[in-house]
Amino acid sequence: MASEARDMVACCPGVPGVARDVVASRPGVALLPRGAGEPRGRRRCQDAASAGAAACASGAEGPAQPRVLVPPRSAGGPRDWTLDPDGDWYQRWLSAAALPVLYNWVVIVCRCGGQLAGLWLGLDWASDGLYLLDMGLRLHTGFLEDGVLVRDRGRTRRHYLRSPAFRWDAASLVPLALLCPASAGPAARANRCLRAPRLLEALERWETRTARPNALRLARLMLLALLAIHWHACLYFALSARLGLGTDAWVCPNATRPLRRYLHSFYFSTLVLATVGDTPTPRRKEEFLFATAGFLLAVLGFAAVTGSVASVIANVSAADAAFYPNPAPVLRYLRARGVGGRLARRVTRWHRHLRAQRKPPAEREALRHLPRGLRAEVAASVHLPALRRVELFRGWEGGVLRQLVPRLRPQVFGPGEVVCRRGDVGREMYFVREGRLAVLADDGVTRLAVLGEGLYFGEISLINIRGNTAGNRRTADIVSIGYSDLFCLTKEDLAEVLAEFPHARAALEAKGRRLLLCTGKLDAGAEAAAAEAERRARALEGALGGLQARAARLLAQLEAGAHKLARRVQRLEERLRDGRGGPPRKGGAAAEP
Ligand SMILES: Nc1nc2c(ncn2[C@@H]2O[C@@H]3COP(=O)(O)O[C@H]3[C@H]2O)c(=O)[nH]1
Repeated sequence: MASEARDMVACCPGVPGVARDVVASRPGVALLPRGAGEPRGRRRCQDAASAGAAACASGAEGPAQPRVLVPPRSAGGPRDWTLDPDGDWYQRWLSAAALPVLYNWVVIVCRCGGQLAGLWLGLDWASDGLYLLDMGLRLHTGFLEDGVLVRDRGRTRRHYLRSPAFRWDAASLVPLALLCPASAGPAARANRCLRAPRLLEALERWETRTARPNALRLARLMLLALLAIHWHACLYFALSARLGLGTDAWVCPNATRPLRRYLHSFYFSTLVLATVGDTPTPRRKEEFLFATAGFLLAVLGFAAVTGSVASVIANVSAADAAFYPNPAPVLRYLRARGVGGRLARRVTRWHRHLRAQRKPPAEREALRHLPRGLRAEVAASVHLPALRRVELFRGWEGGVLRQLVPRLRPQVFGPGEVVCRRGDVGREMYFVREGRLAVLADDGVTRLAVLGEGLYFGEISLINIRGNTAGNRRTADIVSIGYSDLFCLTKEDLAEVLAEFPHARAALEAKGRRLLLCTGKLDAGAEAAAAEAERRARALEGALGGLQARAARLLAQLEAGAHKLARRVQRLEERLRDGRGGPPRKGGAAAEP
């Protein structure tokens, strides 16, 4: 495996980086780490020399040597270890890295009300440690280049160090309290909030990975709203402390317990930011300014929150609509046309059945964004078990059925709906996935048969059965007894499938002939005449083939004779010219055949 992979690298001399990463992604292939600041050319030469076969080392002539030789690392040496940014471990780490960011965003503003000590200092140190660890791991996080995951440690390190993210991360860890001893309170650690993009990245990734993105979106919205209220509460408390706790009705009361003070501030801020507005009237200038700013912010925030919640709700409905059609337009149309009552109820019931039984009719629509191969795989994994139960397909290979699945269209018929009407031109056939259907005799009442799961119908009018008096028209009415879940296959798709699988055609024909015979729709005379006509046509075809071959042979002989004659005439003309204008050519007559 390793030698195979190295051969691949040797074949890609023009793309060393890519080739190297391709090899790195193969199991069992170890790579020498490329020195971070080392020039590329020199490194390549070293690689080649260590392989002991490079032309640049030996100076030997011969076939062109590959420009990049990547020897396997000696057993027991250190291995490249990088995080895959799409992998589970990266996601786990990102979740852990988001916690100190959230901690800082919550706690920093609390320092407005005075310095925190004890346990808080320990938590500060822990959060700084996690910040550092996060930077260390980002040095070892792979990245995509031309669609290929780069795992080379030197390159991942350079990639991070040169990215703007590194500058922000480094800025967020600057010890402001040490550099500027005058900074106190929240200012001493304000730069820790610069890691916010990491928290947002974690939230976004959770959203793409969860099966309930809308619930997560709502949770994120709630988190941001709570954070905003918390900040407002802390600022309100800081202002109250500055103006004097409990000095008027607007400021925070001078409660003895800190929790009580915080709860009052939080309640006050919730009233302001939720635009409830039932707060005491401000008395002082600072109070007026703070309250006005709060109300203005609340108006903006409220609009943003309402908009986001509306979009989440719209998304939930849109996600449902992607699978299930909306009955409202049909019902409105029926009402506008003055048709309602029974028909409208049937339409409503049909839509309700689809949702209740989780049978999305717009399956193709939902899958249309996927590439063809993946779409076929998804459809196969959903429908293959049902398809295997169809008697016609029993014994067919999985691969063949997989090819068939994308051609099948699921359809659901309600009770009493006519699936095939006698006398109509047949355009598709059906396979019963679930439900029961009645085959009605010519009187439209008598049931000839009841079709259930795994059976098929509607094939007689599609395949040309000799002696079928109905031709390409339906031979019977087929009515759905309850709700029937069917697979539909068009005439063209059926023709393609039957061209590839003649034994399936034989099975369909045999069953169709039997049914036609039972129902008296097979004209024996016409069948014999058709067979005779077919035999004659085949004989004529054979004779025509023979005639064509003979004609081609004669044509070839004719062409050869004409060519010979033309050459002879040309020679005679040349001899005539030579006899007039100069001495006769030596041996000219003797050479004439
Ligand atoms: N089981 C059964 N099926 C029938 C009978 N008559 C017609 N059909 C099916 O009903 C279908 C009606 O449309 P087609 O004529 O295309 O094909 C027909 C057959 O598949 C019958 O007597 N028994």
